Amino acid sequence: MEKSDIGVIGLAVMGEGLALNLAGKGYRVSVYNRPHREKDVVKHFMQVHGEEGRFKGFDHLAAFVQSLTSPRKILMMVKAGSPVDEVIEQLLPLLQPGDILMDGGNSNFEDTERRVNYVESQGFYFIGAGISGGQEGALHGASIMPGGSEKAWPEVKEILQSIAAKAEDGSPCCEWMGKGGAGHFVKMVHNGIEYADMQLISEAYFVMKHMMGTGNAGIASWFETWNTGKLKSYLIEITADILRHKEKDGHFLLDRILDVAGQKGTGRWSVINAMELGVPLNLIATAVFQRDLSAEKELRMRTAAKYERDTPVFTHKPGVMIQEIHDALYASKIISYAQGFALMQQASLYFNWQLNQAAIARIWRAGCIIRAALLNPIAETFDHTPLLPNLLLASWFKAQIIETLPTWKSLLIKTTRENTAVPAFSAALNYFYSLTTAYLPANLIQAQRDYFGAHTFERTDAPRGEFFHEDWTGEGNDTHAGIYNA
Ligand SMILES: NC(=O)C1=CN([C@@H]2O[C@H](COP(=O)(O)OP(=O)(O)OC[C@H]3O[C@@H](n4cnc5c(N)ncnc54)[C@H](OP(=O)(O)O)[C@@H]3O)[C@@H](O)[C@H]2O)C=CC1
Ligand SMILES: O=C(CO)[C@H](O)[C@H](O)COP(=O)(O)O
Repeated sequence: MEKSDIGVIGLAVMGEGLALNLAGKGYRVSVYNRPHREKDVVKHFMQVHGEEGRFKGFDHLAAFVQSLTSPRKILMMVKAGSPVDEVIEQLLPLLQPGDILMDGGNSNFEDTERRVNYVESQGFYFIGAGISGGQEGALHGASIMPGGSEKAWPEVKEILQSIAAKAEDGSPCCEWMGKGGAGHFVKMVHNGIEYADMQLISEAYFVMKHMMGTGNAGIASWFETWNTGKLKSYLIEITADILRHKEKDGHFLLDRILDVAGQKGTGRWSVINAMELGVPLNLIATAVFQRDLSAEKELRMRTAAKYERDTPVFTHKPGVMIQEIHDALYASKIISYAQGFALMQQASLYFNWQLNQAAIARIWRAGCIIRAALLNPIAETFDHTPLLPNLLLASWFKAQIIETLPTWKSLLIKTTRENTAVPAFSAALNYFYSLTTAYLPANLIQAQRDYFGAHTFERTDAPRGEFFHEDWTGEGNDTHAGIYNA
């Protein structure tokens, strides 16, 4: 029997799309899904798609593994978390030395680090490949961020790059990220930026709706216009579509969707890891917290009733206000990317991954959810200065921020005056002001820490690294707490 080039496990949205994409590129593909009493997923896949490529369907794992050419290449597209470990355990006894397991789900990079070590210790290879692009990307070309067992990369490079999206210059949106959990860390940060982008776009929509009284179709037109300029991106494009979408009875679906945002963890992990690594990620954190806050629907209803505010008067005309919203969105988007790339820079140093920031920006230019025109100047910036600690240090980004600052500020003045919550626009502006402030009020924090806990401080008139303690009340002594930062 002719063997398959690759096997795909898990035939939900992503696995199905990727299997079809692989077959469309001419690969022979074996597919497997765990058997069910209630539905035969594999049989259904073969009935619907069996003729679309050279597929073999299995609901028996050993037969699936035996159907693959050596070294076996198996792409797991199962629910992130314990299912990945379960599938690995089921596969290990069936493998031969040198076989390659790939996890294309949204796994936590720490799990991937552990799985790489474990699977390698058993004589096999493990690749944790973050994949972005949703259903459409899986089917027509995704952005793929592989990392883990580097020795296996040459074996799978051609296959993964063939199913990746192609950027405008024709290059595949799939490059090797680094060892261990590097690929899944990069995907996690991608999703963190995705959360921020989505929150920022939602705030733009909210301001137009509540301060200008613009209807869905009108807002859609603005987004459509913006999608031809600096803000060009997939998320802006689909937002225009979403805003126009009507149900059969002629009502806009968006107006009937409950304002409670879900989340599957990657945004939260970005913030947790930023905190662990000491990287300020306040805009992305705000986007995560806003999803949490949205989920407190009952509480919001109760407090809204308690703190009633004036109804908006819709006095703002599009001219000035639209430019302000556009600029706030654009400048905040720059901050979002600045924070995401700063996090990856720090993680790369800490985990010794040697992440290539320019390559990351390039593979995010197509296929993924955060694909945007802005990724071109980001790639160019990191090509020029690979270890730049923050995008805001680059002249091109400085010019963008300086140009938009007056209108960005002006929007925040208006939203504050008119009781409209735009926490992400505001977090971005405060990050910008803080990062560009040479002297922050942290001197007072240090004084307070030393006052109540003898935690010591550095002085402006002494070299860095020398620590002092003051007897603030005249009743203390020279004893001080340990000098360390967690
Ligand atoms: N949906 C999206 O837009 C994106 C998803 N991802 C990630 O890709 C992965 C797959 O996502 P998606 O296609 O949405 O599907 P889901 O995350 O809903 O995962 C469903 C698949 O996992 C299988 N599965 C669940 N538990 C187990 C288990 N214990 N053992 C074996 N198989 C199991 C299911 O099998 P069964 O049918 O038997 O239940 C099904 O095939 C996830 O990690 C997801 O986070 C990444 C990018 C985008
Ligand atoms: O990875 C993705 C795209 O890149 C997924 O769509 C992601 O799972 C969406 O995240 P969440 O459900 O947390 O909003």
